[in-house]
Amino acid sequence: MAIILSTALLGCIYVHPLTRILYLDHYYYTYAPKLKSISSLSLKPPRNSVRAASIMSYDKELATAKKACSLAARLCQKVQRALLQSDVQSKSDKSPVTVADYGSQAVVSFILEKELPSRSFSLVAEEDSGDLRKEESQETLQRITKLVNETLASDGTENVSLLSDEDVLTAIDSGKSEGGSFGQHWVLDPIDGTKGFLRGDQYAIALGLLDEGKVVLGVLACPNLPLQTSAGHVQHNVQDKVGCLFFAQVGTGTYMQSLDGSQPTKVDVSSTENAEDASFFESFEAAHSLHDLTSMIAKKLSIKAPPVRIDSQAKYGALSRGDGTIYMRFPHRGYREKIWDHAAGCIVVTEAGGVVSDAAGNPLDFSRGRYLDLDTGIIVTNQKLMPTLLKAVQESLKEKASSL
Ligand SMILES: Nc1ncnc2c1ncn2[C@@H]1O[C@H](COP(=O)(O)OS(=O)(=O)O)[C@@H](OP(=O)(O)O)[C@H]1O
Ligand SMILES: [Mg+2]
Repeated sequence: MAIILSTALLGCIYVHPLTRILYLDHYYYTYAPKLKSISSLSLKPPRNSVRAASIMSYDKELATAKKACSLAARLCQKVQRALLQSDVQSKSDKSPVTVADYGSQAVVSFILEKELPSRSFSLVAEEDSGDLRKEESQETLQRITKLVNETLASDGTENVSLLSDEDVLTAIDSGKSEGGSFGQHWVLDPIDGTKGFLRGDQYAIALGLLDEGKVVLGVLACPNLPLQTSAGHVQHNVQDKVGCLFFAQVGTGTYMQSLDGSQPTKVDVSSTENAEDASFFESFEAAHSLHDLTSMIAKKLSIKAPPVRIDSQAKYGALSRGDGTIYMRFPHRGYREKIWDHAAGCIVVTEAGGVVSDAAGNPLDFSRGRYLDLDTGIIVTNQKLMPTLLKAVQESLKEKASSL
């Protein structure tokens, strides 16, 4: 018995996180019944592998994800600064976002693969190198490679030889995975909120990790989001400073620090229980979410505050620290949500005590591949307010359908 117990516990402590989930399930269901008589141990079996995942540690993966997103944010900031300083004519040019998008994906992909060696590295990401491999893109590719090398060198801890154009293309193409319900998959949006990026507004670098179809960690780098929160989570004087890094690991809460590396602070969603006292976030772009429908729902809930419209998953970050209470997103008919637009944001909010669901009240399912395939829209709020919000959403959707 002693051998069984010590072998099982050692297995829990030392093996790879994914193996640990399987091992824990195997351990609890195989050995725990035999240990019942040892009352002092009081080991309770997890109900399912999600519970098992909640006692896993993804510390190394999280530290690497934070580093990758911070460096990618540095690359994006550099490009955005140059864009904003350029003349009006070049501001209508979309190439800066192209360069930053590919550059960000190459940096994150390269760091994850280099620092977390695994036989089955899998990355589901927004970009692929198809267009960049064309003859007319050679100059753009060289700009991207230069930026990627400068960014990796700026970290100081990186002891890497310069990447070639081909290395950069290969790193970008690592993001072609289809994801799914088995094994681990990184999920990346290298620049979420491309329109916000071009306007000089909000955007995010969003990175999540799926393990057996569940999001187990998430990092959101929001280079233009003010550090000062309306809920007062940051005590020291941050006044006009911008640049937030949110991060969450399953079962351990959500934290925020400045992108330049301040001490992390634990954050929590708003505790507002009365809908009329709530404020709500929605997409900046009317083409991305039905503003007339959210206005109808807000009216039904007697929400007095006007909508707060910001781009990208920065909305999830802002909600996780209580800047607002509700986030609603209703894309136009036919739009298919991608997993990289929600994976990191979803865990950042849920670990801060919030709930994310589709318009039918179902949790988002990240296990089906690159798309979410959900019902109608996405709603987010705290646990107390969710039933009221869901009721108002469903009534409004019915009224809207019957008026067509
Ligand atoms: N037609 C349509 N409908 C709904 N959503 C769409 C649509 N087109 C794009 N997208 C996705 O929206 C992502 C931008 O996030 P948001 O919609 O939250 O922000 S905002 O509209 O920029 O304010 C945006 O992310 P990025 O492409 O990474 O910028 C898209 O994935
Ligand atoms: Mg996106």
